Amino acid sequence: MTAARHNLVLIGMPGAGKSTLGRHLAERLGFGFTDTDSVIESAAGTTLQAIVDARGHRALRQLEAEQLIHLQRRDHVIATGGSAVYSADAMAALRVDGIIIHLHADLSVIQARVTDVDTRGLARAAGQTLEDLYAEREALYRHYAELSVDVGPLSTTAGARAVIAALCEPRAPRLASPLA
Ligand SMILES: Nc1ncnc2c1ncn2[C@@H]1O[C@H](COP(=O)(O)OP(=O)(O)O)[C@@H](O)[C@H]1O
Ligand SMILES: O=C(O)C1=C[C@@H](OP(=O)(O)O)[C@@H](O)[C@H](O)C1
Ligand SMILES: [Mg+2]
Repeated sequence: MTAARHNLVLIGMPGAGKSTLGRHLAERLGFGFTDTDSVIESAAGTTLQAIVDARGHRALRQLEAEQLIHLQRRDHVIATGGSAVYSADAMAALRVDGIIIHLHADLSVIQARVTDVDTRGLARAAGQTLEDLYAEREALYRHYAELSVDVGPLSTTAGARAVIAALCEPRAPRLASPLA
């Protein structure tokens, strides 16, 4: 049997709500909160967009993977960036003490929310649209997800509640801390 884990790791498309819902979920559970985009920016001393502009999207993905592999947290909600799933090593490291939860939202929801595609620091090849990224990544999110929650139609509060409900399902992976 898999040991109970201490972190909740959110994956999903940009705009799914990993950062917003994640912060809310952490407050509800009395957990710490880590947004790995901030970890990368602190380590690099610059913004994600500046990294992409100066060194390209593959360099950002590489920096992201290095930070995720070495991330040490306990009793945290960890909001990853949408590109975290390009690194199998990073996903394996996050899973050692974290339950991987996919926040799903339909493409139309993502498109409505993500209006800053050119400045957000997306790790995308030149010309790739949100639709292209969605098509490329959905299978990766599904591959790594231990739980997938459709939060697209939900408010942040309702989305956090839906994640907790999914964790309470009998077949869900076990979290070390009580969810009450
Ligand atoms: N449940 C929600 N309902 C409406 N807007 C949301 C919701 N969750 C996030 N947003 C908005 O969508 C945008 C992207 O959210 P964010 O949390 O940064 O997503 P991610 O970290 O997954 O990229 C933000 O402007 C945020 O305010
Ligand atoms: O999907 C992406 O390519 C990225 C999404 C961003 O995070 P959010 O998913 O929090 O927007 C950030 O990690 C980085 O700019 C790359
Ligand atoms: Mg985010």
